[in-house]
Amino acid sequence: MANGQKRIVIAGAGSIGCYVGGCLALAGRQVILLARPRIEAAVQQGGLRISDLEGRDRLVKNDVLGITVDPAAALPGADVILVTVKSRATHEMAALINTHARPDAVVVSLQNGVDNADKLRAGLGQRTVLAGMVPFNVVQSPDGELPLRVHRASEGKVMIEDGGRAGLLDVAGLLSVGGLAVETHGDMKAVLWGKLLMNLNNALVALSGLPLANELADRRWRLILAGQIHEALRAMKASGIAPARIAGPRPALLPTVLRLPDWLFKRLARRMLAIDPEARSSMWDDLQRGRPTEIDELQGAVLSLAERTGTPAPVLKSVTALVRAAEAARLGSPGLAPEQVAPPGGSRSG
Ligand SMILES: NC(=O)C1=CN([C@@H]2O[C@H](COP(=O)(O)OP(=O)(O)OC[C@H]3O[C@@H](n4cnc5c(N)ncnc54)[C@H](OP(=O)(O)O)[C@@H]3O)[C@@H](O)[C@H]2O)C=CC1
Ligand SMILES: CC(C)(CO)C(=O)C(=O)O
Repeated sequence: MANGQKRIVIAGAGSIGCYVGGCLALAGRQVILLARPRIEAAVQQGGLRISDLEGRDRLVKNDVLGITVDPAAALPGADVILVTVKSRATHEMAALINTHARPDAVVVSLQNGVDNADKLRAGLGQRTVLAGMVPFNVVQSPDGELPLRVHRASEGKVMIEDGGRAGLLDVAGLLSVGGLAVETHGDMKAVLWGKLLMNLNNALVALSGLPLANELADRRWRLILAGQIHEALRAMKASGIAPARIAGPRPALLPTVLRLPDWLFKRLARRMLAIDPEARSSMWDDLQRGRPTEIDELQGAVLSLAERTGTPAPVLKSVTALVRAAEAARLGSPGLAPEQVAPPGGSRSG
Protein backbone atom coordinates (compact mmCIF):
# COMPACT_ATOMS: atom_id res chain seq x y z
CA MET A 1 0.00 0.00 0.00
CA ALA A 2 1.45 3.43 -0.94
CA ASN A 3 2.04 6.00 1.80
CA GLY A 4 -0.84 8.17 0.55
CA GLN A 5 -3.28 5.27 1.07
CA LYS A 6 -2.35 4.60 4.68
CA ARG A 7 -4.60 6.18 7.24
CA ILE A 8 -2.87 8.02 10.07
CA VAL A 9 -4.94 8.89 13.13
CA ILE A 10 -3.76 11.54 15.57
CA ALA A 11 -5.00 10.38 18.96
CA GLY A 12 -5.41 13.60 20.94
CA ALA A 13 -5.00 16.51 18.56
CA GLY A 14 -3.67 19.49 20.52
CA SER A 15 -0.45 21.41 19.86
CA ILE A 16 1.81 18.52 18.80
CA GLY A 17 -0.97 16.45 17.22
CA CYS A 18 -2.30 19.32 15.08
CA TYR A 19 1.21 20.30 13.96
CA VAL A 20 2.22 16.74 13.06
CA GLY A 21 -1.18 15.95 11.51
CA GLY A 22 -1.15 19.22 9.55
CA CYS A 23 2.33 18.56 8.10
CA LEU A 24 1.30 15.03 7.13
CA ALA A 25 -1.91 16.23 5.47
CA LEU A 26 0.00 18.92 3.55
CA ALA A 27 2.23 16.14 2.21
CA GLY A 28 -0.78 14.21 0.92
CA ARG A 29 -1.06 11.67 3.72
CA GLN A 30 -4.56 10.57 4.82
CA VAL A 31 -4.99 12.07 8.27
CA ILE A 32 -7.81 11.97 10.81
CA LEU A 33 -7.57 14.08 13.94
CA LEU A 34 -9.26 12.69 17.04
CA ALA A 35 -9.84 15.85 19.03
CA ARG A 36 -11.88 17.61 21.66
CA PRO A 37 -14.86 19.79 20.61
CA ARG A 38 -12.90 23.11 20.87
CA ILE A 39 -10.30 21.98 18.31
CA GLU A 40 -12.88 20.20 16.14
CA ALA A 41 -15.03 23.32 15.88
CA ALA A 42 -12.06 25.56 15.08
CA VAL A 43 -10.69 23.25 12.38
CA GLN A 44 -14.12 22.70 10.84
CA GLN A 45 -14.65 26.46 10.68
CA GLY A 46 -11.30 27.68 9.46
CA GLY A 47 -8.96 24.78 8.68
CA LEU A 48 -5.55 24.51 10.26
CA ARG A 49 -2.67 26.93 9.80
CA ILE A 50 0.77 25.31 9.98
CA SER A 51 3.81 27.53 10.39
CA ASP A 52 7.39 27.21 11.56
CA LEU A 53 10.43 29.23 12.52
CA GLU A 54 11.98 28.66 9.09
CA GLY A 55 9.16 30.78 7.60
CA ARG A 56 6.81 28.13 6.22
CA ASP A 57 3.17 29.19 6.59
CA ARG A 58 0.46 27.00 5.01
CA LEU A 59 -3.27 26.53 5.42
CA VAL A 60 -4.58 22.97 5.57
CA LYS A 61 -8.14 23.21 4.30
CA ASN A 62 -10.66 21.20 6.27
CA ASP A 63 -11.52 19.12 3.19
CA VAL A 64 -8.08 17.48 3.13
CA LEU A 65 -8.09 16.60 6.81
CA GLY A 66 -10.62 14.51 8.74
CA ILE A 67 -11.50 15.59 12.24
CA THR A 68 -13.83 14.03 14.78
CA VAL A 69 -14.41 13.83 18.51
CA ASP A 70 -15.66 10.25 18.17
CA PRO A 71 -13.07 7.49 18.71
CA ALA A 72 -15.43 4.95 17.12
CA ALA A 73 -15.33 7.01 13.91
CA ALA A 74 -11.60 7.79 13.94
CA LEU A 75 -9.82 4.67 15.10
CA PRO A 76 -11.21 1.59 13.24
CA GLY A 77 -9.66 2.57 9.89
CA ALA A 78 -6.25 3.51 11.29
CA ASP A 79 -3.06 1.95 9.95
CA VAL A 80 -0.89 4.11 12.20
CA ILE A 81 -2.00 5.85 15.40
CA LEU A 82 0.10 8.71 16.76
CA VAL A 83 -0.63 9.23 20.45
CA THR A 84 -0.29 12.91 21.32
CA VAL A 85 -2.29 13.26 24.51
CA LYS A 86 -0.65 14.48 27.70
CA SER A 87 0.77 11.65 29.85
CA ARG A 88 -2.16 11.75 32.27
CA ALA A 89 -4.48 10.71 29.43
CA THR A 90 -2.35 7.83 28.12
CA HIS A 91 -4.23 5.06 29.93
CA GLU A 92 -7.57 6.39 28.71
CA MET A 93 -6.29 6.64 25.13
CA ALA A 94 -4.90 3.10 25.32
CA ALA A 95 -8.36 1.84 26.31
CA LEU A 96 -9.97 3.67 23.38
CA ILE A 97 -7.42 2.29 20.93
CA ASN A 98 -7.85 -1.20 22.34
CA THR A 99 -11.60 -1.01 21.89
CA HIS A 100 -11.77 0.60 18.46
CA ALA A 101 -8.56 0.06 16.48
CA ARG A 102 -7.56 -2.94 14.36
CA PRO A 103 -5.06 -5.32 15.99
CA ASP A 104 -2.53 -4.63 13.22
CA ALA A 105 -2.56 -0.84 13.66
CA VAL A 106 0.89 0.45 14.65
CA VAL A 107 0.81 2.80 17.64
CA VAL A 108 3.49 5.46 18.17
CA SER A 109 3.80 7.54 21.34
CA LEU A 110 4.88 11.13 20.57
CA GLN A 111 4.83 12.21 24.21
CA ASN A 112 7.27 13.50 26.79
CA GLY A 113 8.11 11.31 29.77
CA VAL A 114 9.90 7.99 29.82
CA ASP A 115 7.12 5.43 30.20
CA ASN A 116 4.22 6.35 27.93
CA ALA A 117 5.06 3.66 25.37
CA ASP A 118 5.15 1.10 28.19
CA LYS A 119 1.78 2.31 29.47
CA LEU A 120 0.37 1.93 25.95
CA ARG A 121 1.90 -1.55 25.59
CA ALA A 122 0.34 -2.58 28.89
CA GLY A 123 -3.08 -1.55 27.61
CA LEU A 124 -2.72 -2.82 24.06
CA GLY A 125 -1.75 -6.47 24.35
CA GLN A 126 0.03 -7.80 21.26
CA ARG A 127 -0.08 -4.61 19.20
CA THR A 128 3.08 -2.96 17.96
CA VAL A 129 3.82 0.14 20.05
CA LEU A 130 6.81 2.35 19.25
CA ALA A 131 8.26 4.97 21.56
CA GLY A 132 8.83 8.40 20.03
CA MET A 133 10.34 11.74 21.01
CA VAL A 134 9.45 15.22 19.75
CA PRO A 135 12.32 17.65 20.30
CA PHE A 136 10.63 20.87 19.20
CA ASN A 137 8.12 23.21 20.82
CA VAL A 138 4.76 23.98 19.23
CA VAL A 139 2.84 27.15 20.04
CA GLN A 140 -0.93 27.05 19.60
CA SER A 141 -2.85 30.23 18.75
CA PRO A 142 -5.08 31.73 21.45
CA ASP A 143 -8.60 30.29 21.76
CA GLY A 144 -10.99 31.86 19.26
CA GLU A 145 -8.35 32.77 16.66
CA LEU A 146 -9.26 31.43 13.21
CA PRO A 147 -7.76 29.61 11.51
CA LEU A 148 -6.36 27.67 14.44
CA ARG A 149 -2.60 28.03 14.10
CA VAL A 150 0.08 25.64 15.29
CA HIS A 151 3.58 27.05 15.00
CA ARG A 152 6.75 24.97 15.33
CA ALA A 153 8.85 27.28 17.45
CA SER A 154 12.14 25.40 17.55
CA GLU A 155 13.93 22.77 15.50
CA GLY A 156 14.97 19.14 15.67
CA LYS A 157 14.22 15.68 14.36
CA VAL A 158 11.51 13.47 15.77
CA MET A 159 12.99 10.15 16.88
CA ILE A 160 11.02 6.92 16.86
CA GLU A 161 11.92 3.48 18.01
CA ASP A 162 13.46 1.26 15.40
CA GLY A 163 10.80 -1.41 15.40
CA GLY A 164 12.24 -3.13 12.36
CA ARG A 165 9.64 -2.75 9.68
CA ALA A 166 6.62 -2.77 11.93
CA GLY A 167 4.26 -5.06 10.03
CA LEU A 168 6.23 -4.32 6.84
CA LEU A 169 5.47 -0.64 7.34
CA ASP A 170 8.29 1.92 7.16
CA VAL A 171 6.83 4.16 9.86
CA ALA A 172 9.62 6.77 9.82
CA GLY A 173 9.34 6.98 6.02
CA LEU A 174 5.58 7.42 6.25
CA LEU A 175 5.90 10.20 8.83
CA SER A 176 8.90 12.07 7.45
CA VAL A 177 7.49 14.96 5.40
CA GLY A 178 8.05 18.71 4.93
CA GLY A 179 8.24 20.48 8.32
CA LEU A 180 8.56 17.13 10.10
CA ALA A 181 11.85 15.24 9.98
CA VAL A 182 11.56 11.75 11.49
CA GLU A 183 14.35 9.25 12.09
CA THR A 184 14.58 5.91 13.84
CA HIS A 185 16.81 5.34 16.85
CA GLY A 186 18.06 2.07 18.28
CA ASP A 187 18.07 3.20 21.92
CA MET A 188 14.88 5.09 22.70
CA LYS A 189 15.35 4.61 26.44
CA ALA A 190 18.47 6.80 26.25
CA VAL A 191 16.69 9.29 23.99
CA LEU A 192 13.70 9.63 26.33
CA TRP A 193 15.87 10.13 29.41
CA GLY A 194 17.96 12.65 27.44
CA LYS A 195 14.79 14.53 26.49
CA LEU A 196 13.61 14.39 30.08
CA LEU A 197 16.72 16.34 31.10
CA MET A 198 15.60 19.12 28.73
CA ASN A 199 12.05 18.86 30.02
CA LEU A 200 13.18 19.66 33.57
CA ASN A 201 13.09 23.23 32.27
CA ASN A 202 9.36 23.00 31.43
CA ALA A 203 8.55 23.65 35.09
CA LEU A 204 10.80 26.72 35.31
CA VAL A 205 9.15 28.23 32.24
CA ALA A 206 5.75 27.41 33.74
CA LEU A 207 6.61 28.94 37.12
CA SER A 208 8.22 32.06 35.65
CA GLY A 209 5.72 32.59 32.83
CA LEU A 210 8.65 33.78 30.70
CA PRO A 211 9.16 32.84 27.06
CA LEU A 212 11.69 30.00 26.87
CA ALA A 213 14.33 32.12 25.11
CA ASN A 214 14.17 34.86 27.81
CA GLU A 215 14.22 32.34 30.62
CA LEU A 216 17.25 30.52 29.22
CA ALA A 217 19.05 33.81 28.63
CA ASP A 218 18.89 34.57 32.38
CA ARG A 219 21.67 32.86 34.36
CA ARG A 220 19.61 32.85 37.56
CA TRP A 221 17.11 30.46 35.89
CA ARG A 222 19.90 28.47 34.26
CA LEU A 223 21.47 27.87 37.68
CA ILE A 224 18.24 26.29 38.87
CA LEU A 225 18.02 24.18 35.72
CA ALA A 226 21.68 23.18 36.16
CA GLY A 227 20.89 22.16 39.75
CA GLN A 228 18.00 19.97 38.61
CA ILE A 229 20.03 18.39 35.80
CA HIS A 230 22.95 17.75 38.15
CA GLU A 231 20.63 15.91 40.54
CA ALA A 232 19.01 14.02 37.67
CA LEU A 233 22.37 12.91 36.23
CA ARG A 234 23.41 11.56 39.63
CA ALA A 235 20.15 9.64 40.05
CA MET A 236 20.36 8.29 36.48
CA LYS A 237 23.99 7.22 36.90
CA ALA A 238 23.15 5.43 40.14
CA SER A 239 20.34 3.67 38.25
CA GLY A 240 22.51 2.64 35.28
CA ILE A 241 20.75 5.02 32.86
CA ALA A 242 22.89 6.78 30.25
CA PRO A 243 20.84 9.62 28.71
CA ALA A 244 21.40 10.47 25.04
CA ARG A 245 22.44 13.88 23.78
CA ILE A 246 19.38 15.70 22.42
CA ALA A 247 20.22 19.32 21.60
CA GLY A 248 23.37 21.21 22.42
CA PRO A 249 26.04 19.81 24.72
CA ARG A 250 26.47 16.25 25.94
CA PRO A 251 24.30 15.52 29.01
CA ALA A 252 27.29 15.39 31.38
CA LEU A 253 28.34 18.88 30.27
CA LEU A 254 24.91 20.49 30.54
CA PRO A 255 25.24 21.75 34.16
CA THR A 256 28.62 23.34 33.41
CA VAL A 257 27.41 25.00 30.21
CA LEU A 258 24.22 26.27 31.88
CA ARG A 259 26.27 27.86 34.69
CA LEU A 260 28.40 29.92 32.29
CA PRO A 261 28.00 33.70 32.32
CA ASP A 262 25.29 34.97 29.97
CA TRP A 263 27.66 36.28 27.27
CA LEU A 264 29.54 32.97 27.00
CA PHE A 265 26.40 30.83 27.24
CA LYS A 266 24.85 32.78 24.34
CA ARG A 267 27.91 32.04 22.20
CA LEU A 268 28.28 28.38 23.06
CA ALA A 269 24.64 27.34 23.23
CA ARG A 270 23.40 28.86 19.99
CA ARG A 271 21.44 25.71 19.09
CA MET A 272 19.65 25.66 22.43
CA LEU A 273 18.68 29.30 21.93
CA ALA A 274 17.34 28.93 18.37
CA ILE A 275 13.78 29.39 19.62
CA ASP A 276 10.89 31.55 18.51
CA PRO A 277 10.30 34.41 21.02
CA GLU A 278 6.76 33.09 21.68
CA ALA A 279 7.78 29.55 22.68
CA ARG A 280 7.26 28.59 26.32
CA SER A 281 6.64 24.99 27.45
CA SER A 282 3.82 22.48 27.39
CA MET A 283 3.71 22.72 31.20
CA TRP A 284 3.12 26.46 30.96
CA ASP A 285 0.21 25.68 28.58
CA ASP A 286 -1.24 23.34 31.22
CA LEU A 287 -1.05 25.90 34.04
CA GLN A 288 -2.61 28.56 31.82
CA ARG A 289 -5.49 26.22 30.98
CA GLY A 290 -5.96 25.12 34.60
CA ARG A 291 -5.10 21.50 33.68
CA PRO A 292 -2.95 19.04 35.62
CA THR A 293 0.64 19.14 34.44
CA GLU A 294 3.12 16.36 33.58
CA ILE A 295 5.21 17.11 36.71
CA ASP A 296 4.82 13.50 37.93
CA GLU A 297 6.10 12.11 34.63
CA LEU A 298 9.03 14.58 34.41
CA GLN A 299 10.50 15.72 37.77
CA GLY A 300 8.55 12.86 39.39
CA ALA A 301 10.31 10.21 37.28
CA VAL A 302 13.70 11.48 38.44
CA LEU A 303 12.56 11.81 42.05
CA SER A 304 11.56 8.13 41.99
CA LEU A 305 15.06 7.21 40.82
CA ALA A 306 16.62 9.48 43.45
CA GLU A 307 14.54 7.90 46.18
CA ARG A 308 15.41 4.37 45.05
CA THR A 309 19.12 5.10 44.82
CA GLY A 310 19.40 7.44 47.80
CA THR A 311 20.80 10.35 45.80
CA PRO A 312 19.91 13.88 46.96
CA ALA A 313 17.37 15.93 44.96
CA PRO A 314 16.49 19.11 46.90
CA VAL A 315 16.13 21.38 43.86
CA LEU A 316 13.88 18.90 42.04
CA LYS A 317 11.77 18.59 45.18
CA SER A 318 11.29 22.31 45.63
CA VAL A 319 10.46 22.86 41.93
CA THR A 320 7.94 20.01 42.12
CA ALA A 321 6.26 21.45 45.21
CA LEU A 322 5.88 24.85 43.53
CA VAL A 323 4.35 23.33 40.40
CA ARG A 324 1.91 21.33 42.51
CA ALA A 325 0.92 24.52 44.37
CA ALA A 326 0.39 26.35 41.05
CA GLU A 327 -1.69 23.42 39.72
CA ALA A 328 -3.88 23.49 42.82
CA ALA A 329 -4.34 27.28 42.68
CA ARG A 330 -5.53 27.09 39.04
CA LEU A 331 -4.56 30.71 38.47
CA GLY A 332 -2.18 30.12 35.58
CA SER A 333 1.54 30.74 35.82
CA PRO A 334 2.41 32.24 39.22
CA GLY A 335 5.07 34.44 37.55
CA LEU A 336 7.74 33.62 40.13
CA ALA A 337 11.21 35.12 40.24
CA PRO A 338 14.18 32.71 40.33
CA GLU A 339 14.85 33.61 43.98
CA GLN A 340 11.36 32.35 44.87
CA VAL A 341 12.06 28.99 43.25
CA ALA A 342 15.51 28.29 44.69
CA PRO A 343 17.43 30.65 46.97
CA PRO A 344 20.76 31.83 45.49
CA GLY A 345 23.33 29.10 46.18
CA GLY A 346 20.57 26.60 46.94
CA SER A 347 20.41 25.49 43.31
CA ARG A 348 23.94 24.06 43.48
CA SER A 349 22.87 20.87 45.14
CA GLY A 350 25.55 18.35 45.92
N1 LIG B 1 3.54 21.37 23.25
C1 LIG B 1 4.82 21.18 22.98
O1 LIG B 1 5.50 22.08 22.50
C2 LIG B 1 5.47 19.85 23.22
C3 LIG B 1 4.77 18.81 23.81
N2 LIG B 1 5.38 17.58 23.92
C4 LIG B 1 4.66 16.47 24.53
O2 LIG B 1 3.67 16.01 23.61
C5 LIG B 1 2.53 15.52 24.31
C6 LIG B 1 1.31 16.30 23.83
O3 LIG B 1 1.49 17.64 24.22
P1 LIG B 1 0.61 18.83 23.64
O4 LIG B 1 0.32 18.64 22.22
O5 LIG B 1 1.28 20.07 24.10
O6 LIG B 1 -0.72 18.61 24.49
P2 LIG B 1 -2.16 19.27 24.25
O7 LIG B 1 -2.82 19.29 25.57
O8 LIG B 1 -2.04 20.53 23.48
O9 LIG B 1 -2.85 18.21 23.28
C7 LIG B 1 -3.44 17.01 23.70
C8 LIG B 1 -4.90 17.10 23.27
O10 LIG B 1 -5.48 15.82 23.39
C9 LIG B 1 -6.82 16.03 23.86
N3 LIG B 1 -7.35 14.78 24.37
C10 LIG B 1 -7.13 14.16 25.54
N4 LIG B 1 -7.84 13.01 25.61
C11 LIG B 1 -8.53 12.92 24.45
C12 LIG B 1 -9.47 11.99 23.94
N5 LIG B 1 -9.81 10.91 24.62
N6 LIG B 1 -10.01 12.22 22.73
C13 LIG B 1 -9.69 13.32 22.02
N7 LIG B 1 -8.80 14.25 22.44
C14 LIG B 1 -8.24 14.04 23.65
C15 LIG B 1 -6.63 17.10 24.90
O11 LIG B 1 -7.85 17.70 25.28
P3 LIG B 1 -8.17 18.01 26.84
O12 LIG B 1 -6.95 18.67 27.41
O13 LIG B 1 -9.36 18.89 26.74
O14 LIG B 1 -8.45 16.68 27.46
C16 LIG B 1 -5.71 18.05 24.13
O15 LIG B 1 -6.46 18.90 23.29
C17 LIG B 1 2.84 15.70 25.81
O16 LIG B 1 3.39 14.53 26.34
C18 LIG B 1 3.89 16.82 25.80
O17 LIG B 1 4.74 16.80 26.93
C19 LIG B 1 6.61 17.31 23.42
C20 LIG B 1 7.33 18.32 22.83
C21 LIG B 1 6.86 19.67 22.76
C1 LIG C 1 10.27 21.43 23.42
C2 LIG C 1 10.21 21.45 24.92
C3 LIG C 1 11.52 20.95 25.48
C4 LIG C 1 10.16 22.82 25.46
O1 LIG C 1 9.34 23.63 24.83
C5 LIG C 1 9.10 20.55 25.34
O2 LIG C 1 9.25 19.37 25.22
C6 LIG C 1 7.80 20.98 25.91
O3 LIG C 1 7.41 22.13 25.86
O4 LIG C 1 7.14 20.07 26.46
